[in-house]
Amino acid sequence: MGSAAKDIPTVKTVNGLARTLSNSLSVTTSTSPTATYSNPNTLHSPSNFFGAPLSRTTTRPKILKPFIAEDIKILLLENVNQSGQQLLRDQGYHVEALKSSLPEAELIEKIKDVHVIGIRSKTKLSENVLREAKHLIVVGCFCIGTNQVDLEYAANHGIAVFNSPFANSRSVAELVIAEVISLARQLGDRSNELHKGTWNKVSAKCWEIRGKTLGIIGYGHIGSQLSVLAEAMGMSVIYYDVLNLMALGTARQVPTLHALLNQADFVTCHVPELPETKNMISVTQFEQMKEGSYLINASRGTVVDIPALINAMRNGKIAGAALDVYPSEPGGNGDYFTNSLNAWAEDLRSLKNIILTPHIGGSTEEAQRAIGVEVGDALVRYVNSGVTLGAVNLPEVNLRSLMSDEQNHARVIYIHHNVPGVLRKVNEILGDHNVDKQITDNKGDVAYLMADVSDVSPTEIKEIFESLEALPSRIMTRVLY
Ligand SMILES: NC(=O)c1ccc[n+]([C@@H]2O[C@H](COP(=O)([O-])OP(=O)(O)OC[C@H]3O[C@@H](n4cnc5c(N)ncnc54)[C@H](O)[C@@H]3O)[C@@H](O)[C@H]2O)c1
Ligand SMILES: O=C(O)CC[C@@H](O)C(=O)O
Repeated sequence: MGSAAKDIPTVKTVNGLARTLSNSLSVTTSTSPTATYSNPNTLHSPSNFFGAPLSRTTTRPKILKPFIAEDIKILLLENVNQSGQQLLRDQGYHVEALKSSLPEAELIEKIKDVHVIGIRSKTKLSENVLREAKHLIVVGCFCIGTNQVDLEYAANHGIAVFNSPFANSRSVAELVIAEVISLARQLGDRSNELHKGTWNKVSAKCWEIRGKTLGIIGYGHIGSQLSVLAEAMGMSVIYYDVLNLMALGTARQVPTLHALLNQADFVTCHVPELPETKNMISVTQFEQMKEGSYLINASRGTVVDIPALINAMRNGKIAGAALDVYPSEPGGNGDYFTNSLNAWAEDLRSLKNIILTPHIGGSTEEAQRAIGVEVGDALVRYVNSGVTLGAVNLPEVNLRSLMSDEQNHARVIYIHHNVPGVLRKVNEILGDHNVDKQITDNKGDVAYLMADVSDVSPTEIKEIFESLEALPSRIMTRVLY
């Protein structure tokens, strides 16, 4: 909280955000802390945030902020890129950014206070953690994967979750191409030997990749991008996916995983972490792979049964492997990757022709910068105007912006259980007002309603908020004005 906040009272807004109001601006309508309202035109007009008053005739999108920006507390973990940090700081939010993830107990302590949390792949936002996040309205996953968040619990508690669905796909695809060549030429081993002073010029079992078959499991953003790159390098591409997907170039979809495994020289996994993909490559699948073939996994650590991989490499069935992801990963840089984390870590490290990387598939300047901007923007849009476009666990809902000349308008957001009769009740509450526009959509059991109401006074805003809050279907109510 900024220093100015020290001398002025803190009250609760209609959105449950702790907020400071200067005595001169607040208009107290009752002694209840939840009943302190002020003229939104005076307090929240853009001129209050940016100094220069806007002309009444300007019709720019109105900035909806029923809170003082610095009262929005944001915790960013795992070294979120500066692009994202800056975007959020530029809004005036209070941003704390840490370089690594936090152990669960520390995370629980920190998450209690924040309205927004930004994470990458390491931070587990389980029900246990989210239960303590009493003020949290939104999670930003500054990555592709969202398996680290209990999406259902979040949705059922009105917490939106955003990610960046493809900003690092190219980076992963390029890493995999590098690994295909490195494994085919045993580059890791030759490099390690020479680092230790040993000259070992070998051509046995070293291959060109031209003419070899790449088998891609999961032909989504990364798999399909990789397909194009691999063909450009002279490889034949086959892929297996649960969906029937259009082949790029001359790639060919095969009907079963088995068909892919027994034709591919290189097998690479690009599926999400799901119950169905857990240990998708295990003892049986290694048996189905070609003699002397290679395995790459840059998806999620649970997809490959690592003890089975160790056996398959020891008995020579698999000639090499590259792993970027593991069932348990260290919390931050400098931490150790040992048996205390994964019981087989030392066995894995002792294998020949295995490339082990610390989950860097998406770790390029380009990808991280783009992710920072994309997820940062989504968070600002959600906090300031309730737009859920791109949310992975709530219906995607958008309304065109309120304009700056619509000063007495408010945006009502009502996240609720998707049960019969809710809209009738909501419209009874909104019915006495002029609802300019309204939209509602649901995703499973959770529905998201947005309505823009015109000519409402601060007292009426309060009444609308309290009436919606009292409905049994309520998950979360926000009123932006
Ligand atoms: N190593 C890294 O740094 C890194 C970076 C980005 C993404 N990832 C991981 O890679 C995964 C894939 O990323 P993406 O962007 O290509 O995802 P995507 O959603 O675009 O594609 C995944 C594909 O897998 C398919 N699929 C799902 N279940 C399947 C199954 N059981 N069998 C076969 N196919 C199945 C889907 O139909 C889809 O086409 C992500 O979920 C993420 O976990 C890792
Ligand atoms: O940057 C990360 O931690 C995760 C990268 C990748 O696994 C993703 O899901 O995008």
